Amino acid sequence: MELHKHRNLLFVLNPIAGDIEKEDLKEDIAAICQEHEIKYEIYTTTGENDKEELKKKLDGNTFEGVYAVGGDGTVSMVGDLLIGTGTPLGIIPLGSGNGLAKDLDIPQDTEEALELIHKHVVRNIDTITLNGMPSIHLSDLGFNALVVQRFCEGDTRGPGAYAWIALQEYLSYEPKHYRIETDSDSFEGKAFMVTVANANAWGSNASINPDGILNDGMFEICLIEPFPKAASIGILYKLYTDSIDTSVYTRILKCRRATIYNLDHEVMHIDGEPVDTTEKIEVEMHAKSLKVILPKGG
Ligand SMILES: Nc1ncnc2c1ncn2[C@@H]1O[C@H](COP(=O)(O)OP(=O)(O)OP(=O)(O)O)[C@@H](O)[C@H]1O
Repeated sequence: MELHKHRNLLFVLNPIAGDIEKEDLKEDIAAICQEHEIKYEIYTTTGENDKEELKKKLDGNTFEGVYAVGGDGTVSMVGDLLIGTGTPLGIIPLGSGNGLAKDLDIPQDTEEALELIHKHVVRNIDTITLNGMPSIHLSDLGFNALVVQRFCEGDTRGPGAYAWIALQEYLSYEPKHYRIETDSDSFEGKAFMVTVANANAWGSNASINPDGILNDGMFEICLIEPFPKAASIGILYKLYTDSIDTSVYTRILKCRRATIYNLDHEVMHIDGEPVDTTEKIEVEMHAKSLKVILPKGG
């Protein structure tokens, strides 16, 4: 744990996240930084080439912290750029899900989250890679990945749209065939979905990996095996009560390294962003590779 004051910060602000006006927020950031004598810059995302532009900005500066001010997409983009750099990631959550922020116990209230700027601790968390692509939170193959893909293709945002797509897809979804080899276990068979989990819960608060710890040097592959339609309410209940690991339809493989053979070429997403389907996915742990800014006492 590190306790020190940051003197030079970058805020990466997504103007469309959470569908709220951001001018007041910019003023709040300015006021807090002035009060605490912190130099700062705000980069407003455009939705085009932001990652490349930010990479250039980070290469040419010495920011002591970078805050993602937006939803999960913004957090994931900024977080990926900071892995292995020693520069900590801060989050001011403004999206509809805010999955990683919730798993890190970052306040969901904007005013409280803004206090992190001058009152925080810095801790290291693990990250993982899937075929070299970074993941800080949760990545899936199978049912949820299909829902994420449909959601990203559509033009309606928010949790209601997501739930509606999930219901439609659920009615016709067929489990897919996977082979998984980890450093200590293996699995072969059909699964409704396969989650590669560094953290615990999606932004919807459904917890797929209740016992996952973000800095234990391990990740979990959480499988939901095929289940009869009559069991679906029970599975949903367990997902929303932090007890999915007690379901007879789940299996959790805890590991440091794994190879997933995606034999039916099922779709996949990494931290909410759909990625190209591949048949072989190498998953690797990168222990304590990302610094994060957290509330004191968190
Ligand atoms: N100025 C902009 N105009 C249009 N789209 C943008 C702009 N800036 C960023 N984006 C897009 O916003 C998306 C990321 O949004 P983000 O996840 O941060 O917020 P959200 O969708 O409201 O939150 P959540 O994912 O929690 O629902 C990316 O697809 C990115 O390309």
